[in-house]
Amino acid sequence: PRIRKMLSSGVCTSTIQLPGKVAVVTGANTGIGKETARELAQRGARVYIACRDVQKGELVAREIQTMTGNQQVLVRKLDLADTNSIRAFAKDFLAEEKHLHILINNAGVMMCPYSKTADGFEMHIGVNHLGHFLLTHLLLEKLKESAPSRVVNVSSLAHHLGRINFHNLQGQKFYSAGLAYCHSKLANILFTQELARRLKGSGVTTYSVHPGTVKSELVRHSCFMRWMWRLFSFFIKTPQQGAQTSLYCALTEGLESLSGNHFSDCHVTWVSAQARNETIARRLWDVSCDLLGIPVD
Ligand SMILES: NC(=O)C1=CN([C@@H]2O[C@H](COP(=O)(O)OP(=O)(O)OC[C@H]3O[C@@H](n4cnc5c(N)ncnc54)[C@H](OP(=O)(O)O)[C@@H]3O)[C@@H](O)[C@H]2O)C=CC1
Ligand SMILES: CC1=C(/C=C/C(C)=C/C=C/C(C)=C/C=O)C(C)(C)CCC1
Repeated sequence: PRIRKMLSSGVCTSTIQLPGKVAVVTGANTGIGKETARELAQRGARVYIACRDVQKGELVAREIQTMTGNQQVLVRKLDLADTNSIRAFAKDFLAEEKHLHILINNAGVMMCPYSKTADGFEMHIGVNHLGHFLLTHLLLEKLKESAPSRVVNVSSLAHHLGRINFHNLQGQKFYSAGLAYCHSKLANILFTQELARRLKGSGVTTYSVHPGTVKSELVRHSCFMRWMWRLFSFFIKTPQQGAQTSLYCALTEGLESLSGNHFSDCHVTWVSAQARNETIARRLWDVSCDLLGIPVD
């Protein structure tokens, strides 16, 4: 029990309520995202469940509405493996909503076999990094207009094994499913830091998060990981526990001065040397803009 407690510590104790606030959570039809969306709805926010399978999303929205009594839980199609879908989501959202106060870039894939997104990006870097990079870019003006507002990027402890190799960003020369995931999670942290630098003074702040080791569908592509998760299930966080650090970063008052930092168990935590490299962060930003056809500023 003591080991279990240690591995599942970190609770968002903020009591803030969110009437009139608008939040978008990607990949909120299951796992950590679903629990994050549920808590935001519980506090009265209008919550957009942005997911690739609208049917799954609708079932979850009904469940959250019933549990929280908040009817303002909306489902919108967002496939992060397709930039047309990301642009369509953003276009409709911007037309529909006056504000965006909380963006949780939560969706993710782990250890999938080598495959490409609709735009030809390797799946991990394409969905986990480039998809969220484009989404954030498209929603940034709305976030600025709604300030104070926040962007939370769900990364991982796995970033420690990641490396940004600009000559093999798409796994074209060498591919390992496990490492591809780690690289994409490192990209999440570098993106957060560069975004924080660029948003200084705008009222929009951003944080990256390691949610802990959490029982979810993330391990679906790996027999070994599924087996590990089952074997050690007693030590693994529930999705509700896994959502705590995302919620902490989205809700805690007075966190603005820590914009750009990485959090685990609701505390600032250390990141790898490459994750602190400003030159790599800036270059990754420029390369990402280039790949996505966003003008580099
Ligand atoms: N679980 C863990 O131990 C850890 C998780 N994390 C991170 O937490 C985040 C949430 O993961 P978790 O809840 O555990 O995993 P789940 O697999 O349970 O949830 C992932 C979510 O991402 C969605 N998703 C995947 N691909 C796309 C896509 N192309 N477009 C839109 N949505 C997509 C999934 O949708 P669908 O249901 O349709 O597949 C699902 O809703 C991830 O970023 C992950 O890297 C980090 C460290 C540890
Ligand atoms: C060693 C060990 C564990 C650690 C697993 C870790 C460290 C998993 C990390 C997963 C990540 C980072 C996934 C996604 O990003 C368990 C299973 C808790 C059980 C006890 C033995």
